[in-house]
Amino acid sequence: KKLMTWRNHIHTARSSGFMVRKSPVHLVDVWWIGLYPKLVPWLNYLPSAWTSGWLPLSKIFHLWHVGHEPFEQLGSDNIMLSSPNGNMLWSSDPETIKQIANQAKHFRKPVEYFSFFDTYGPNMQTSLGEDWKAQRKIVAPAIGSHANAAMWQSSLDQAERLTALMTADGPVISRMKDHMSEISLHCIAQCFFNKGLEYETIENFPSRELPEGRFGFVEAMFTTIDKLGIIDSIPQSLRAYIPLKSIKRADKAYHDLHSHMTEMCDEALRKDTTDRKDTNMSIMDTLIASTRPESAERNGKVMDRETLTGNVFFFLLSGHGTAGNTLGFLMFLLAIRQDIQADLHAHLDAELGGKPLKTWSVTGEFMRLYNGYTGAVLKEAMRLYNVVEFIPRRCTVEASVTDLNGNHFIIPRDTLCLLNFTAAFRHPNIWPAGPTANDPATGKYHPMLDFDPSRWDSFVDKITKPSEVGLRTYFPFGLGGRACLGKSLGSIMMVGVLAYMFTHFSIELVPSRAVEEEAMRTGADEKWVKERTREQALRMLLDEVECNLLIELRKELPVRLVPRKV
Ligand code: HEM
Repeated sequence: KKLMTWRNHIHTARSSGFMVRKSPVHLVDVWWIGLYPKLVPWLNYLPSAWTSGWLPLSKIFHLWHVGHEPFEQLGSDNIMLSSPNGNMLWSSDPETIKQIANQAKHFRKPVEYFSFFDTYGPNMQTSLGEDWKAQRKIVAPAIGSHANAAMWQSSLDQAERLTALMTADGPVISRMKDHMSEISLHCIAQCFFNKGLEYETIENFPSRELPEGRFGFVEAMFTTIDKLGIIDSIPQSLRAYIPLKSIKRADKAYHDLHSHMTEMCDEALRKDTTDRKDTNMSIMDTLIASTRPESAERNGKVMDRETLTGNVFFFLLSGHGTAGNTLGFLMFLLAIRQDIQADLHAHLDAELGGKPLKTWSVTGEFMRLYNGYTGAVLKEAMRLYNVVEFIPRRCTVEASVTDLNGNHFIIPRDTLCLLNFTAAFRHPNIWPAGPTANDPATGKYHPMLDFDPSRWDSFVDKITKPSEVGLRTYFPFGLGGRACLGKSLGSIMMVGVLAYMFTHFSIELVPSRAVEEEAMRTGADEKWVKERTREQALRMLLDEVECNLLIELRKELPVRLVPRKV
């Protein structure tokens, strides 16, 4: 029966006009997601003709590593994988991606795959139709342009605070990535709740024992995210009875995060926001206002308490995860690429040199930085290390699309469309690799060596002309009706942190103990130590990039923050 169904799927896939490859697995086959890391070494023994059509795109936690390669190898930017459990269209063609994301009527977000985000209540990420529209109508104005100034201020305040704490015991920072996730969480909390949090990663983090009292807010959030799989798959009523440390930890983090968020919401609820001017309201004040009966007149709906908590959780999670991971990559990219860091310093000095921090404004300094070299550094990092590998859409009725070359296709109903950002942003015809993009040691393309913010120079005067292919094919914040709501806030936050940190500090790689010991043993000089350290960092920015919903560099890569003469 399965084979018959598969045959039908193949037949349907072939009617689309896309290149079709048979795949024994479907991307959402749970057994496959769980087992493929163990199965792949065995599958690699099979003749490549049996696996090359489907395997590279079926390893969903390794898509960043292969980038555009699978499409190049198959000779098409759109590939239909036909499996016994349904058809999947993988697209790295920016035009196809855009048309799919923009036709909301024909392609819906398969929110059922994101049910783990519902853990604290329904939210925008997991809602559809009228429900989603009503939430977006309430939330979008709350994080509108009036929140930009608050986010700008938060990012500068937080960068000042964090760098002071980070360098208090000396210049070497061993967990830069964690610090970047935490600073992003603090910025969002300050901007949303008007509330300053305590920095926790500075202390002994993550703690090994379960605390007597509550987890701190940050540890509760990080642990909940880390254990979201356990929280989602084991019912709350059972978790308390399973005597496993990791489950107890997950359960405690879940409850503690809930109590932290409830406290913050309650605090905001207690405040009377009715007589305050809109401009003075925090994002949370506006959201809380939507839970009052009067909101029905304005928004057509009153948001219930569970949906409010669900959205608060999703905002905190999605906002700090994406921006934190991006900032983490940026710190390491700049530590390795001293040439680009020097250009960034020069740009920041020219824009901000001598201006007191409290005069930097979102409409002045932020805009100039974003449209200049600092923005180019950010955009280039988000092109090569785009934290969201792909977004899915389900085709609800047969729909037609035209690719970048003008070819027409029909997407059959029920096809799962997988819009591969990672491949589209490294499409060699649109984003040609620079002359030094290949790793001399392996001869292979290395995204870090291709990191070249100056490629954005050619777009600088065309920012308002979105017809440029380069700009039309770059959408790290998603596109269409469900595009990212935090695009401005996230960009402001990241530029603010970069601006503060790199006007005040330089960042350098720190040799590992192993390298230093080898140098001592062999009598190698400082130049050798530097080169060896750079090589190791280069390896890590390829081999150690992990995907856990978003891509990130989890392994420690120690760096040093050296104060600059401001
Ligand atoms: C580097 C930063 C960020 C990146 C790369 C990013 C990326 C994305 C992408 C690609 C989507 C679309 C998902 C889809 O279509 O299925 C999305 C949606 C969303 N993002 Fe972001 N995001 C970032 C920062 C933020 C921040 C800071 C916030 C909030 C403070 C945020 C809130 C949201 C929300 C609420 C949605 C869902 C919108 C909806 O479904 O209507 N994001 N983001």
